[in-house]
Amino acid sequence: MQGKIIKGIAGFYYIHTPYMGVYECKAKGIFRSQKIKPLVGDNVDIDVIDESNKKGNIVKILERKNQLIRPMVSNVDQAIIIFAVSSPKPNLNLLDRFLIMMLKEGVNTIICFNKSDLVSEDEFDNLSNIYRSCGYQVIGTSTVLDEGIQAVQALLEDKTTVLAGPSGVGKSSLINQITPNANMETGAISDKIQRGKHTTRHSELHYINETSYIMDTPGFSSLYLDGIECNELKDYFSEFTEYEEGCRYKGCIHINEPDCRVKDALELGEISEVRYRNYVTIYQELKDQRKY
Ligand SMILES: Nc1nc2c(ncn2[C@@H]2O[C@H](COP(=O)(O)OP(=O)(O)OP(=O)(O)O)[C@@H](O)[C@H]2O)c(=O)[nH]1
Ligand SMILES: [Zn+2]
Repeated sequence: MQGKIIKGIAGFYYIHTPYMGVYECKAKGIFRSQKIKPLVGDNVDIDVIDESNKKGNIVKILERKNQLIRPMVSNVDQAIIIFAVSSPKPNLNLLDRFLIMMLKEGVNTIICFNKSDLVSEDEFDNLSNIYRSCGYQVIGTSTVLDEGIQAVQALLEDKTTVLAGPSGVGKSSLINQITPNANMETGAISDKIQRGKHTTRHSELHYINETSYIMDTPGFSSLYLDGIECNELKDYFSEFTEYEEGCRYKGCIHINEPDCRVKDALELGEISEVRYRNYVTIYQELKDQRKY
């Protein structure tokens, strides 16, 4: 039988199998035969040993499509990053860092701006257009007005999705609305309780129907980027691409070079100022990191 690892605790793995429920499995011999440790998100073949008690063995880990480190999970189809349009004011530097990190991992990110009820339509569009114009899908939601919830639900269908965002943006409220029937009793709520203590956090996937899974992640307030060379950072800002061919210098960093088409585009308002500023800040940071 085939299923997906949704949780692993103390040598036991919990495998969700569409329409057959969850099996508690051991992974004896897997490391020896495949030289890898099972990971939440892995699709696996299991042998059912005891159907009435829902126990089995993992016999094979199927090939991984990808593997994230934060959070620890494999086979992620997409990430949804949630920010509030206001209260708290969106930290676009943090948003850009998240987008860069996911681009590096090859995971498509959709931006969800929640609390849309707190700003005018114009304000919402101004914010969204910064990201829409660089090719990102942006959805607006309001858990208060019950808006955009179905759009998010539609995105989750048949996928494994990581949900992330800073604290206070309404991520828990949103999860409760998009997944009223999910197996979330150990999810967002107990995460909240655990956050105060120094408990080990186990990443866990929640199945919201037979073929759709979400992973909630703890609210974060900073994101340290590593493994990216400062000179490569520009490649993570896709809106630069169409201009950089025209820059005088090949490999132009678009900061201090003369005859830089990216800076021209910035002057003309064709490239977002906020994004560009975040680019420069993060560039400096990556450059300084290199010195140590
Ligand atoms: N105006 C408005 N307030 C919202 C909305 N969604 C959530 N809130 C409020 O925002 C606050 C934070 O909501 P939570 O759902 O706890 O946010 P969270 O992102 O899970 O926060 P953490 O638990 O700190 O990670 C609460 O007071 C909610 O009532 C919304 O769409 N509009
Ligand atoms: Zn340039």
